[in-house]
Amino acid sequence: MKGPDANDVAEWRFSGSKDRQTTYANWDLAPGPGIDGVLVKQITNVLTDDGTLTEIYRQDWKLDNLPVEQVFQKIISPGGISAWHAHRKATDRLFCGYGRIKVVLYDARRQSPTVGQLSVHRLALERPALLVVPPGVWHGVQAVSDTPAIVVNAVDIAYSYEDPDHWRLPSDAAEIPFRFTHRN
Ligand SMILES: Cc1cn([C@H]2C[C@H](O)[C@@H](COP(=O)(O)OP(=O)(O)O[C@H]3O[C@H](C)C(=O)[C@H](O)[C@H]3O)O2)c(=O)[nH]c1=O
Repeated sequence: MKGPDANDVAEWRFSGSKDRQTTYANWDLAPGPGIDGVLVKQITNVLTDDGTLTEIYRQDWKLDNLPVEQVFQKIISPGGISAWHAHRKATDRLFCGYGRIKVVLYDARRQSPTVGQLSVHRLALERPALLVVPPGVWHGVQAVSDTPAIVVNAVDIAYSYEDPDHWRLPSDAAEIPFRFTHRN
């Protein structure tokens, strides 16, 4: 008969949480619990003699059937937190052109099959990707690089100066079960 196995988690005084699969063998990201309507398009850059070329958005990727009415960039200082934001009508398409960002999403849409779901995405210069965030999904962005991070947003509805489609909550809002870690 076998005695107690010290490597058996049942024998541990506490076991913590076990990692889920996060990548496949080809390093594609294994999607975690997703939010309905949120899409991630991994992009491969093209090496050139003088650097790299990276596409950001193409309609023929068929991520959505929406137009691109405006493209703007936001520069976030190292450790800076831009949270929380939501739009009633506009879809954000977020891309990190420089540095590294953590994007946290929270589904607060009452009718959504994933209401209450939280998801965390990492976008970076080293690993280009486009993140599509539908209206009604709260999003917060933190620059987690030691450099400023450039966030490019290709939106389907251009920003209205007179009547911004922009709702906000403070970054420590009780309504959203996520706390960004502040860096000094
Ligand atoms: C979007 C936009 C804004 N503005 C003005 C309005 C404000 O006076 C200032 C900053 O804009 P906003 O307050 O919208 O910036 P953030 O709060 O950093 O939010 C932006 O960056 C985060 C990460 C998001 O996810 C938002 O969708 C995006 O709007 O620029 C303009 O003049 N034109 C524009 O197109």
